[in-house]
Amino acid sequence: MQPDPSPYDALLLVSFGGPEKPEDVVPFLENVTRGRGIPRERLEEVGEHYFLFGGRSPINDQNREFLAALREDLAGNGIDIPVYWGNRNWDPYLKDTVRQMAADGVTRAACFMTSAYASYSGCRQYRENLAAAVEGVEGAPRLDKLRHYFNHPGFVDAMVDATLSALADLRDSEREGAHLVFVTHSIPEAMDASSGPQGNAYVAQHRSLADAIVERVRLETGHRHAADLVFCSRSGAPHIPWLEPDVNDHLEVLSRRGGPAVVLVPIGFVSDHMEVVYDLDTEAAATAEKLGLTFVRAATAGIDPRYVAVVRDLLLERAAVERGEEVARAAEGSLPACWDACPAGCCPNPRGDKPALAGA
Ligand SMILES: CC1=C(CCC(=O)O)c2cc3nc(cc4[nH]c(cc5[nH]c(cc1n2)c(C)c5CCC(=O)O)c(CCC(=O)O)c4C)C(CCC(=O)O)=C3C
Ligand SMILES: [Fe+2]
Repeated sequence: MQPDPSPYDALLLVSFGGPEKPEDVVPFLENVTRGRGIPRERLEEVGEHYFLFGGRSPINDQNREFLAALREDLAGNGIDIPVYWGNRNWDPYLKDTVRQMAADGVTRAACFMTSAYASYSGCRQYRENLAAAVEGVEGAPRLDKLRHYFNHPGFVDAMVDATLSALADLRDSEREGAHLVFVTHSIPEAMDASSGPQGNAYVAQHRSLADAIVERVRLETGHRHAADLVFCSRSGAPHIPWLEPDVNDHLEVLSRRGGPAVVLVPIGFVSDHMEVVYDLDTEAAATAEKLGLTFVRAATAGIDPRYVAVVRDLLLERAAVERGEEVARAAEGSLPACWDACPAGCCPNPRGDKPALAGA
């Protein structure tokens, strides 16, 4: 039997977007930070990270590769629906994509976000972007958001194997004592406190994945590695508390405690974003070098076929739900599979309510 994506007649990949040439960098940063009170010095500093890489973020090319892999996965599994792509902050903008979908006659699309966790920045802000994208577009399709997938077995499998490969790159003498340092994007403490239906979902979801990876690595290697959850890419005004410890500070602490080898596992990033190539591979790697710590960075999920297949699984799962069928929802670790539609107060906008799609 062919898998049935109905009532969906399209899939929409929703992402952050990034600059592709030096002239794009400043307008891109203006798009990202409009009305957000990011200090000028921070913006100049982040602009420099982009210029260091030729003014080109890796994120759009990664999304192009992901799209190609996704189309192949769907076609190879007998699912014949178009896949679109739209971004929050750069071309192709969501609004243009939604116009194209309307012109193509799409009526209802499932949206997959390249953000695996709950938080205002990673969830509701994208839902607001969807609302703004359909606003005033005649014949715009109905858009549903697929659930968070930090604990989907396909994503977990990809991150477990990335961790095992990184451990395998260490010298035998360093491997058993290696620390697994799980890292994600810092957000304001208040944003974590209000994330998810009960609050603190951002950190809880990362901890659940980190614990699941530690356990799966133990089953594979017979060794339970020490592990921590740390943060990178802090922004905002200095007096506002953001999640800590910062990855660089944490490396200092590990070095003072005896300097184990470190495997940095970037669970907060689904591909090698600028935060990964600059904040981790450049800055944190330099910190480790200065401290004399052996440092290996595990791969991101990228286009791991098991991660790509998560999209298909979530599409078919949600399609069945919308048709009123019973479904089994795959999830691994201490937290259950996430909700489909976010409840009203979930991940609120710190600057006040705005229209958002795909809520309950
Ligand atoms: C939770 C989270 C994710 C993960 C979820 C998701 O993937 O969406 C994420 C992803 C990303 N963040 C990115 C880039 C930036 N984020 C910034 C600023 C901020 N991020 C925040 C949070 C997050 N960000 C927050 C609370 C701010 C403060 C301003 C605000 O409240 O909005 C700034 C401004 C400069 C600065 O302040 O650092 C930039 C340039 C890129 C593109 C990278 C590339 O080009 O490869 C990606 C994928
Ligand atoms: Fe960000």
